[in-house]
Amino acid sequence: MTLNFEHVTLGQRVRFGTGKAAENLSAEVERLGARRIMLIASESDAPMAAAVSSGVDVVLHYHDVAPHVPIEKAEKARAAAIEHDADLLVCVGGGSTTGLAKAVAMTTALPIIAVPTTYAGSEATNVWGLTEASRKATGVDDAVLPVTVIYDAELALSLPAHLSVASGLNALAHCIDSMWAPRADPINQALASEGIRALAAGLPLIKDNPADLAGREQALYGAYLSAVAFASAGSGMHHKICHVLGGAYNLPHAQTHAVVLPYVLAFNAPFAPHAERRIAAAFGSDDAVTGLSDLRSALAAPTSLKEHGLNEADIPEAVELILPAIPASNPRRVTAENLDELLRAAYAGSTLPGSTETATTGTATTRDKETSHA
Ligand SMILES: NC(=O)c1ccc[n+]([C@@H]2O[C@H](COP(=O)([O-])OP(=O)(O)OC[C@H]3O[C@@H](n4cnc5c(N)ncnc54)[C@H](O)[C@@H]3O)[C@@H](O)[C@H]2O)c1
Ligand SMILES: O=C(O)CCC(=O)CC(=O)O
Repeated sequence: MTLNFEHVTLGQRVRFGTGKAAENLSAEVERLGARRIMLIASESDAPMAAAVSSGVDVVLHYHDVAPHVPIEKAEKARAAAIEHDADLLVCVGGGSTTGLAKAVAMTTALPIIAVPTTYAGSEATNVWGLTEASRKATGVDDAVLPVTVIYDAELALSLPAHLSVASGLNALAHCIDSMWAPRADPINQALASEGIRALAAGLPLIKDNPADLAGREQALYGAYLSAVAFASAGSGMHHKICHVLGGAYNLPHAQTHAVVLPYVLAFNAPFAPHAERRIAAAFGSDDAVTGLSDLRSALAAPTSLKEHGLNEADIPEAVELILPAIPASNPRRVTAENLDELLRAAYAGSTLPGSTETATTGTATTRDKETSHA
């Protein structure tokens, strides 16, 4: 294989230290010379945010966070930032909270320090998402990339095991989709491979014992790598599917990723042998689908979209919305028919047509005639 690619590395400071979030936040605020902080955290994460920000000056404690960043919430938060003359945004929470900070940064150009408490990875990307009239729009803007990320594995100790698993599989999806996303290259694939290894090591430890700090550290490290890979490689087929489902039908983000991932992997893997080998090697497995399947079994991962609120009657509309968004880089040609089959299988948690076994428990084969590209 010849090496011929263009790669952009985003500039961002990372401070990783277990039990050190408050100390690291104070140091960063001082380094940036900020005096008027807008602290964004959901109502339920507010006590954690208060502890993390105990050493800095906060002019506004802002709690009106909602999944998928509804535009009305974004506009309200933007107005509040201006009204309080904020000079720095600090967000403490999951991807929804980081997403709201990004929405504010988009129009105000305020810097963000992100303190993530899940494994969604939004803190390490220049990707924003906003939902308006039941449609989720995403885009890229360097203004929304947090200047600093403060990682502290202790902050995720309160994240219940089932949410940790779903969120960790959201991160794993960043890694796997990066293998065939529009700007996939050897650098982001290497980051994605190490992300898969770290997540596959950390998540079972968390599942067995949510207080396991070594597992939490591995998962957080993997989540960061996954997000850097995703920001660099762009959104592949998997992310396009999940964004439509999340925005149009208000499905929970991490759980949707967790359910859809094995179906997309089983769909693409036979057409992407190079990516398939890398994913398998990262799992330490004979093949990629089995590697993911074994991990999902160990994690008791969510298996169907119907259990997370999708109506079967919405599938034809979802196919129409997703199909135009599938990137040309996808290794397998996506048609209305095979996408409909994939969504119906993910809806029911059943075997993906074209696979010899269920996507969650076996190796994919296909009888289609497309050739492989990745
Ligand atoms: N822009 C990007 O690059 C990017 C990447 C990934 C995800 N996202 C976005 O992030 C959102 C999803 O993020 P998410 O999966 O983190 O969900 P979330 O932020 O909605 O959090 C899920 C729930 O977990 C709670 N929670 C968070 N941390 C906790 C903790 N440590 N202990 C206990 N409870 C905790 C939250 O309060 C919330 O109720 C979606 O809108 C998604 O589109 C964006
Ligand atoms: O910020 C967004 O809403 C878009 C990016 C995103 O959600 C990544 C993901 O699907 O995990």
